Amino acid sequence: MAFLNKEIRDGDNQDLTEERRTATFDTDKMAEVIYGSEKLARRRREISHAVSRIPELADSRPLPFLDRFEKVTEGTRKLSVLDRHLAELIDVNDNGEALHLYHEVMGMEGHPLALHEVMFVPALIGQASDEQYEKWLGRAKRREIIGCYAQTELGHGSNLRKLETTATYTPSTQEFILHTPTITALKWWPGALGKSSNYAVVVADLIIKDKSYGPHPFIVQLRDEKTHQPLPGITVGDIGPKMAFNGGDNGYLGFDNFRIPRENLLNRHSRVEADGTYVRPPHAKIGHSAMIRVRSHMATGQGWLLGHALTIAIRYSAVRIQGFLEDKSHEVKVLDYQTQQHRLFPAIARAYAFIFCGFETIRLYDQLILDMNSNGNTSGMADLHALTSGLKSVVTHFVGQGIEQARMACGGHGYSMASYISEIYGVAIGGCTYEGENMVMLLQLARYLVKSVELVKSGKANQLGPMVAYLAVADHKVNLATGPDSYVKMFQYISKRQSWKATEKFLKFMENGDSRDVAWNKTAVELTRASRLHTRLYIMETFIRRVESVTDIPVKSALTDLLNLHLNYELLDVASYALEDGFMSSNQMDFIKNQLYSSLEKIRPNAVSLVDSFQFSDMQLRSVLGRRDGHVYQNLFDWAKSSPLNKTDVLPSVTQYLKPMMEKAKL
Ligand SMILES: CC/C=C\C/C=C\C/C=C\C/C=C\CCC(=O)SCCNC(=O)CCNC(=O)[C@H](O)C(C)(C)COP(=O)(O)OP(=O)(O)OC[C@H]1O[C@@H](n2cnc3c(N)ncnc32)[C@H](O)[C@@H]1OP(=O)(O)O
Ligand SMILES: Cc1cc2nc3c(=O)[nH]c(=O)nc-3n(C[C@H](O)[C@H](O)[C@H](O)COP(=O)(O)OP(=O)(O)OC[C@H]3O[C@@H](n4cnc5c(N)ncnc54)[C@H](O)[C@@H]3O)c2cc1C
Repeated sequence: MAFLNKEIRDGDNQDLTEERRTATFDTDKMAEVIYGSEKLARRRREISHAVSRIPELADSRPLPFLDRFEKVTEGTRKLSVLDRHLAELIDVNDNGEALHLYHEVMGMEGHPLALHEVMFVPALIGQASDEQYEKWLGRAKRREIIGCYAQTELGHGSNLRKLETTATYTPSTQEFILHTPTITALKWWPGALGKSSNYAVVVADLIIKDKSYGPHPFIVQLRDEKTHQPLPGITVGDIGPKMAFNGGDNGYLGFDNFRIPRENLLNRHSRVEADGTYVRPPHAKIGHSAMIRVRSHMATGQGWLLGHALTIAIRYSAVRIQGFLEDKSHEVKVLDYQTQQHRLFPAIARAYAFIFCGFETIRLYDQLILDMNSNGNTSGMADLHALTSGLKSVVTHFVGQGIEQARMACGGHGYSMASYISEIYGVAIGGCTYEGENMVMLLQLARYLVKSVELVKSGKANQLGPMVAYLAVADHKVNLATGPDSYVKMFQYISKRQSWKATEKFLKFMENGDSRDVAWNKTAVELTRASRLHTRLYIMETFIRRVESVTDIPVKSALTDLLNLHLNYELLDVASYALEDGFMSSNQMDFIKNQLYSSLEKIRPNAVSLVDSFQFSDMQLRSVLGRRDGHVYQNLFDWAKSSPLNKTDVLPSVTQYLKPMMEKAKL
């Protein structure tokens, strides 16, 4: 008989095997849905297998035992090995294959090319003119040069309008002079800036004839291409260890009146003529497109990170035996406890939801770039900016929460670096900060929501985009028993009510004499609540759309269970908004809870297979606790024995300090 869970192998832990046998769907088929195509799901498996046959691509030692210097060296070593094998391992023109290969081999702790691929090349694609493509893009794609994205400064990150680095145009030499006027103007944080990159896209305040034109992107050479020494006028270095990403060299950068030619302003959309005439872009924020790109990709990337932590926690929970249920002669798997299921299963649903939703925003971003580059059409920018601002904030926040719950669900062993969950957590929550601090970005979405409510109030509801059309829809009582659409309607009611209440509150402050900014600040918490609700509604709707589109019946049925869990969990979480004005009854509340508990039971037999379907290899997971074979205790013991501290029985520190203390005490 063909097994539905393709992870079953001889010699694996029996408890885990037992779980895999209960799968009601084919995990390869589920992987096709998760990764969007049969081809990519299959290629991922093939690539992982091919990588496992090249010993030099393996981590030379478990990463938690390496210090920072060793991590940076290890990442760079693997990159160079990968470079030799790239063409034999993947179709280099296929982004999905490349992304998987890098996740597999390089892991998540950072490496010299991380920002080159994620932001430097995309910034060139989005911002450089055809002539600049000719000069830089090919070199960047071939990796003759390595670049990063240098925008944030020591004193300013969120408020781009106050960046202090200046790029002053000098018509006599047709050059920009880049300058760092104060210590707070130092670029600070850019990934791969400190030691690896020899070029950067630098965002600086464009100044022409003493007038500031705001932040603009410039391509800047930082280091000599032969010696890799910083060029005269450039100060550059590493900012030190961080919560995570310690294989990466986030850096600082200062300019001392450093000159670059006029052609180095990325000028697809705006430019400076030889005489200093400024030609405006078609949209004021078009220079931010590299940021919108990363934000568009974040929901999927973060969903995978949550998937990593859950794979570890669910597998472990199926192996960990502790305590009793009915039969007092046998301890049970901790996965059988309702509290454990409630801790983990809604997070599985969210991981799936975020991945599906992310695929939609990636498509929207690709379409936007196509429109902008082919005919200068920027009409989709405002919508995508609002959507991705909310999405990156909501998703990173919930992913952080979900990973932390996964850690706690593993008890003491979750706290060990052997689980690797703390590393995943550190990486994931970086996303709450980078690409726009979460509160700041929620407030960006709130601007859009407030403007939309104002449109409805002024009788222009017909101008609302499809994503906010619900803000104008009349309220009707909802019968939740009729299926997903009724949950959407209830959520729409809640989200709409909050957007309206926050807007009314904001307008009231202004009517009472507050300036717009002060009124905004006095309403900010309510506004961020509106943004979160709107975003969660969008995630819910994309999840429903995706499940509806699945054709494989067993896969669709398992996904429907996950979706039902998601709908009930989400609604329960925000029910107080609808209970307070009686729109939701306490009977409906009880209905939601009962549905939720029965979803947990339905999902239980598929739990291991739902996470196996992510098809993360052991190499990619880098977790001793979450390995596919489930031999948790033997694996943990072997790992602990390999700790450098265990190389000798008596440590020099004991001989030097501890023993003399003990000897002295004896006297
Ligand atoms: C493929 C990758 C996948 C995953 C990643 C995996 C691993 C990653 C590993 C490492 C990290 C990677 C990258 C991190 C890199 C960085 O962090 S780069 C630095 C990022 N910095 C920020 O995000 C700064 C945040 N701040 C801002 O974006 C802006 O300052 C702001 C949007 C908060 C405000 O901008 P302002 O210019 O001041 O505008 P405003 O006055 O508030 O608003 C004026 C109107 O403009 C609209 N608007 C603003 N931005 C945009 C935009 N991008 N697009 C469209 N419209 C925009 C705004 O909505 C206002 O419109 P109104 O109609 O309301 O007036
Ligand atoms: C792992 C990592 C990688 C990064 N990589 C890069 C990179 O490659 N390139 C790059 O240029 N940068 C990078 N950054 C920097 C990052 O983009 C910024 O740190 C981020 O945009 C937040 O800005 P900030 O540090 O100025 O935070 P701040 O804005 O100083 O945030 C501090 C607090 O102030 C609040 N706050 C700020 N403004 C407002 C407001 N208007 N209203 C309400 N509250 C507000 C915030 O909500 C937050 O609570 C990276 C950062 C990290 C952590």
